[in-house]
Amino acid sequence: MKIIIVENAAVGSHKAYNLLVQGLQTQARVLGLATGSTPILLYQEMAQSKLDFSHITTINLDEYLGLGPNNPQSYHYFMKQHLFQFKSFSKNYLPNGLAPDINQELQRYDQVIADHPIAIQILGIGQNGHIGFNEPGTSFHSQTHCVTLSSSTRDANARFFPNKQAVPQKAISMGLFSIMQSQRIILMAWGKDKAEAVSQMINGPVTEKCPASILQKHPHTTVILDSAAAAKLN
Ligand SMILES: O=P(O)(O)OC[C@H]1O[C@](O)(CO)[C@@H](O)[C@@H]1O
Repeated sequence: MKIIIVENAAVGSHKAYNLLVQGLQTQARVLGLATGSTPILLYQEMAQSKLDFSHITTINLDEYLGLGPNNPQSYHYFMKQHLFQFKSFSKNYLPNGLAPDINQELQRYDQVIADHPIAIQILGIGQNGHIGFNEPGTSFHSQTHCVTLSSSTRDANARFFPNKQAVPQKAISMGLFSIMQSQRIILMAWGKDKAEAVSQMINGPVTEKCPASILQKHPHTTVILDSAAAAKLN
């Protein structure tokens, strides 16, 4: 893992943007995208750039079960709001939170990932060490799966909903095995609430108790932290 520590999220997001541009210049054609507050400044920079993404395919990590693209709390809506309304891509893939047959949807998404190997995967990290919606205890061998969200994740994400009760109980997430197949990973983390998870991810044992710890085994991962998120590193 390469670790980059910067003073704040704006500087860190700019570093991530530069890595992305470098990747695109070296023929990256498929981007894996994350949602949540962490990548917002990166997406802003992408949206305001002169970059042409019309030949780029994107594949998102996750979606709440039961929420469709027009629901303002869905991750599909989030992507439209922060990036897709500003930039056209060849194709944007997201899990369908309204799929009538969930098993079929999980298979469809695995096929999407198999057909479009991810060149650069953008990640945030949850306070409990989750990546995507892969909660502690998720198998390192997992592919796309249906997840029951932990109470702490629903607490953390309640800020985007009227209250915690409104946060869906379940989500569809790309699995840890699939994330690990990405050629290159850029994980960003901002703020003191991420410091413990970041420390476990980097210095802790590789264990399914901290899903992000599997990234210690990935050959091309860059972790970009602000000083608060890096505060518990030795
Ligand atoms: O960026 P945030 O909002 O802190 O969320 C952290 C992580 O949680 C998720 O939003 C899922 O809860 C991930 O997609 C994200 O990486």
